[in-house]
Amino acid sequence: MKSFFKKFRDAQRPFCTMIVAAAGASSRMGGGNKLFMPIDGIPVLARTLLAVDQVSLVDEILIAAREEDILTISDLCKTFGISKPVKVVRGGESREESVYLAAIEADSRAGLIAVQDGDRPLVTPELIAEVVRKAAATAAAAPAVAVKDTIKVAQEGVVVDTPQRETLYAVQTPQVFDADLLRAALQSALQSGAELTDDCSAVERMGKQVFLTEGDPENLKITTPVDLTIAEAIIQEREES
Ligand SMILES: Nc1ccn([C@@H]2O[C@H](COP(=O)(O)OP(=O)(O)OP(=O)(O)O)[C@@H](O)[C@H]2O)c(=O)n1
Ligand SMILES: C[C@](O)(CO)[C@H](O)COP(=O)(O)O
Repeated sequence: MKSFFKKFRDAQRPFCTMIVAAAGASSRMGGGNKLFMPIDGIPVLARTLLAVDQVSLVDEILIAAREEDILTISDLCKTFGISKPVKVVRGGESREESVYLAAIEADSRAGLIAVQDGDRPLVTPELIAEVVRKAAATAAAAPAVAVKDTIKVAQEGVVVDTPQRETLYAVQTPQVFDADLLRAALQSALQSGAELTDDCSAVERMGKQVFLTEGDPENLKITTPVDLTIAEAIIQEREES
């Protein structure tokens, strides 16, 4: 197989497919699909898509959705004027499976596949572009922020370890990879039954290095109701500045 580095050196710029994972159950949010909940009048998923749409390094968008949301999401793309080619595909039972099912639908020209959580609506086009550039040079990259709290490992409510904080980062999305590497990594993870919480973990399992770029503390994931309140405050502050 051609090395990642050679493949990217040969191409002027790799074709980049952005997968937006949007097939979750919103169980921790409660009260319906969080991706359609408005923040300052604009649905969470629309905000994420509008940010992705502004990145010139991204060539197409594939949205992994629950079967029952496919039409609604297609309409949402039209309503908010998403200008890049978009396909909405059926997601899976797990995030890992949703991303894999979308990854195998990527355009055959895709040299890079980026994976963005649909529920990270405050991601900026600049942050996305930086991760895509880093992955084009390295084959695997993700944004991360150093953790501020001291993190404990615990079992049944009892602390068993305190990792050195200087080594700990909270990883965000988009996570961007060589397309063949990501598909092989996810296929292997799914076949082995490994339950992973991000795509980097699948690539790490393959013994590959993942390079971190500077994340953004504002690139938060909308998981529980309080996150909507925080996101609304950040957006209002962005609009005022
Ligand atoms: N089977 C799944 C599960 C999750 N996701 C997506 O992956 C992102 C991150 O997942 P998470 O924040 O956990 O969202 P949910 O799975 O919807 O939330 P919960 O775990 O509370 O049910 C979300 O945009 C979600 O829609 C997905 O595409 N397919
Ligand atoms: C991919 C991720 O956003 C990185 O922080 C996170 O792991 C997703 O976790 P979730 O449980 O699917 O929300």
